[in-house]
Amino acid sequence: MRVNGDEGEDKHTKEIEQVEESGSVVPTKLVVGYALTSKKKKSFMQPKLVGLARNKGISFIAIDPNRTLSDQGPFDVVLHKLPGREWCEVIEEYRQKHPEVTVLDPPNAVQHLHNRQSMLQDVADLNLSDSHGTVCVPKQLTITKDPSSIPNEVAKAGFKLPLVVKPLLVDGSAKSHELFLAYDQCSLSELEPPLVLQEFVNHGGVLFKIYIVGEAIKVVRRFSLPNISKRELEKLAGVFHFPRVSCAAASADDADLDPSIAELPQRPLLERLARELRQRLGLQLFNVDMIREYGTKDVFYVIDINYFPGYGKMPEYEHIFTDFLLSLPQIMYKKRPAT
Ligand SMILES: Nc1ncnc2c1ncn2[C@@H]1O[C@H](COP(=O)(O)OP(=O)(O)OP(=O)(O)O)[C@@H](O)[C@H]1O
Ligand SMILES: O=P(O)(O)O[C@H]1[C@H](OP(=O)(O)O)[C@@H](OP(=O)(O)O)[C@@H](O)[C@@H](O)[C@@H]1OP(=O)(O)O
Ligand SMILES: [Mg+2]
Ligand SMILES: [Mg+2]
Repeated sequence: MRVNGDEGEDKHTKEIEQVEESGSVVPTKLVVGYALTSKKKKSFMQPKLVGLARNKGISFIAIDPNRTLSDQGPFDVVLHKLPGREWCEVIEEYRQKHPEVTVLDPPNAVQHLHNRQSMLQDVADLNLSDSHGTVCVPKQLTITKDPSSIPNEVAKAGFKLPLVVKPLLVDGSAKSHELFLAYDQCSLSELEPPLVLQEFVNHGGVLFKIYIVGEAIKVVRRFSLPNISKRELEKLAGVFHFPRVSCAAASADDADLDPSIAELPQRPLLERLARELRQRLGLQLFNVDMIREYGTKDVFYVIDINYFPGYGKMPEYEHIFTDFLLSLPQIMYKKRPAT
C-alpha cells in the first residue's frame, strides 16, 4: 500500500523527531506508534504534545503504512486513522497477531462510524432520559437507491420540512462532508443516493462538541446553522448545497450568546452519554456533535459522531491525551528495562 508524503509533511516529521530526540531524563515507559494522514499529523502531533509526552516517558514513533507493521516497533499502543478498506485489514490483522498491543481503536468499531445510519443507532437504543436531560437522534431515513421515490417515502414517514441531507457513508473525503438543506419534498428526487435524510432541528445556531478521550470529556461550543423559521420555510423551495458546514464553523466559546442557547449540557448527562457510548461503540477516541432543541432547556439531539476528531482544537488536549495513554492497562504490567 502506497501512501505518499509531501515536503510539508517531511518538515513536520523532522520537527517532531527533533523534539523526540531532545534529551529527556525520563525513561521510556510507553512506545506509541501512530499511523495518521499528513493533515492529522500536523494538527495532532504538535511539538507541545510530543514534548510533554517525552517528559512523561511516552515515546511517539511514526508508522510507515507502506511497510509491514510487525517489522516496525515494537509498540505498546498504536494510534491510527487512515482511509481505506485495505488499511483496515492491515490493522485488524496486526491487532490479532499482537494482542499485547492496544490498538486505538479496533477497526470494526471505527467502521461503525463510517455509516451515518449505524453511527446514531446506539444513541437511539440508549434512550437516555433522566433528571439532567433527554438525548435523542433526529428522525432519520436512509435512501440507498431510486431517488424518485424519496418524496413519497418522506411523505409516508411524516417528516417535517426542512430536511438535512447527508451522504450515507463517511470516508474522510470532502464529498462525505457535503450537506444539503431541502425545503420541499419534490426537490428531493434530484439528490444522489446513498443518503440519509434528517429532520432539521432548530437549535439557536450553537452546537456542542463533546470530545471524548477514554474517561476524559471536554465540551466546546461551535457556531452552527441558524434556526429556520416557518416564514422562511414558506418563502423558500429547492435544495441548498453546503460543501462543508462544520469545517468553517468558528468556536462560539467566547461569543456573547443568549444563555438559554449557550448553556452547556449538564455534566452528569454528558458523563452518562460518554460512558454508555464508549461501551456500546467499543471506542475510546471520538467526539459527539450535540444540539439543544430551541426553546427547551434540556432536550438534546446527537447529529454526528466522529472517530479520532480534531483533538488539536480541544483545550488541554496534550495533558488529557498523555494522561490517557499512561492510564492504559499496558503500563501496569509492562517490564521494559529503563533506557
Ligand atoms: N439534524 C440537524 N439539524 C440541525 N442542524 C444540523 C443537523 N444535522 C447537521 N446539522 C448542521 O450541519 C453541520 C454538519 O453536519 P454533520 O456534523 O452531520 O456533518 P459532518 O460533515 O459529519 O461534520 P464533521 O466535520 O463534524 O464530521 C452540523 O455541525 C450542524 O451545524
Ligand atoms: O479536520 P480536523 O482536524 O478538525 O478534524 C475533523 C476530522 O478530520 P481529520 O480526521 O481528517 O483531521 C473529521 O474526520 P473525517 O470524518 O473527515 O474522517 C471529523 O472527525 C471532524 O469532526 C473533525 O473535526 P472536529 O469535529 O474535531 O471539529
Ligand atoms: Mg459534525
Ligand atoms: Mg462527522
